[in-house]
Amino acid sequence: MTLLAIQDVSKSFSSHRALDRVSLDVMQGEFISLLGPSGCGKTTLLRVIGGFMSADGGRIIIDGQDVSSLPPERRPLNTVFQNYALFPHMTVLENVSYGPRRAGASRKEAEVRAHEALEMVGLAAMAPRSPRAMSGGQQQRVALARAIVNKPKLLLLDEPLSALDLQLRKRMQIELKQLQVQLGITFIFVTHDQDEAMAMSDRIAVMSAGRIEQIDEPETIYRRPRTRFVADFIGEANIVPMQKDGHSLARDAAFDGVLRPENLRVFTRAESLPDGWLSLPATVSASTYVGGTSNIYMVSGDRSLHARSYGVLPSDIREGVEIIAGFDPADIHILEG
Ligand SMILES: Nc1ncnc2c1ncn2[C@@H]1O[C@H](COP(=O)(O)OP(=O)(O)OP(=O)(O)O)[C@@H](O)[C@H]1O
Repeated sequence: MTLLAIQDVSKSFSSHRALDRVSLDVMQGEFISLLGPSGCGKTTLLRVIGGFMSADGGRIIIDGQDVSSLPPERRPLNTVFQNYALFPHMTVLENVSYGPRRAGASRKEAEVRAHEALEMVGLAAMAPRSPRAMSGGQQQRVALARAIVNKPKLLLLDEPLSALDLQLRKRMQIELKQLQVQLGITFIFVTHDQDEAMAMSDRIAVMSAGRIEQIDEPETIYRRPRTRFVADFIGEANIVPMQKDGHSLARDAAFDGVLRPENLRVFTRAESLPDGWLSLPATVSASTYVGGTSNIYMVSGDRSLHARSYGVLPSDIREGVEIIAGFDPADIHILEG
């Protein structure tokens, strides 16, 4: 069932088009990430969904109701911002029970619900504390508890983990995903971090210049990127000139084929390739060993290639050596544009 329908939404700031006719249907219980480089319109789209900013055109429908002209507090959603925005003079419990109180719950009822929400984020024991005496990760959990306490149908999250250090961030990614599954709340999660989007999302909407370039499951985004932009933005891509059938190399770059570094293998000139594989002569320009994986960077004509493999590099693969870069055409994906 569709919970959120974004229909043809546009937004300009003077002559700059921040959102260009964006449409997107989000299912009940889905975890969708809006992913893209700085300035592509992620936050603007989130603000329009949340009602913090009005669109120039288009509609936002939540649960069948057109909410386009409703203020944020009348939309069945909540938002978690990057900077937590907790009330510093209130205790953790007061911060979390504030929402239910405002929605009309009695003090007792609000506190019971706040306790439940704190329990879910693993902070029940910290209820009497001041948020000022908490770490960044704990404060972010309080912000989450505050956002889920009223059981919104939809939660909007604007880079909620970006202020945390890498280790904590990775842990919170797992916790947040588990919480989302447990609560069954639909999440729209803004990030510019592709690993984060890949690790957490049911589907990723890759944005560029105010448009959604592709919306798909993480694996499809990685294995079958639709455009060159998506191929380059998610992971690393070798672009190989292919015939349209995807089975043979083209002389002139007829079609761009994407080949991920883990699917490109390096052979010495004396070695033979497996049956059906395609090959490009190349010269090694650099190689690195980074704890468990090795990278080989090569030049083939005017093209750079990158192969990644597990383990250490054979000693005869070093800068200046002429090799054969080989791949199975089944691993190639032809781009649309
Ligand atoms: N209030 C505003 N006034 C003028 N221009 C704005 C305003 N808000 C956003 N923009 C512009 O609209 C474009 C999209 O901005 P937006 O904040 O949505 O990008 P973003 O993808 O969230 O980027 P970031 O990852 O840096 O937050 C940018 O070019 C930005 O400069």
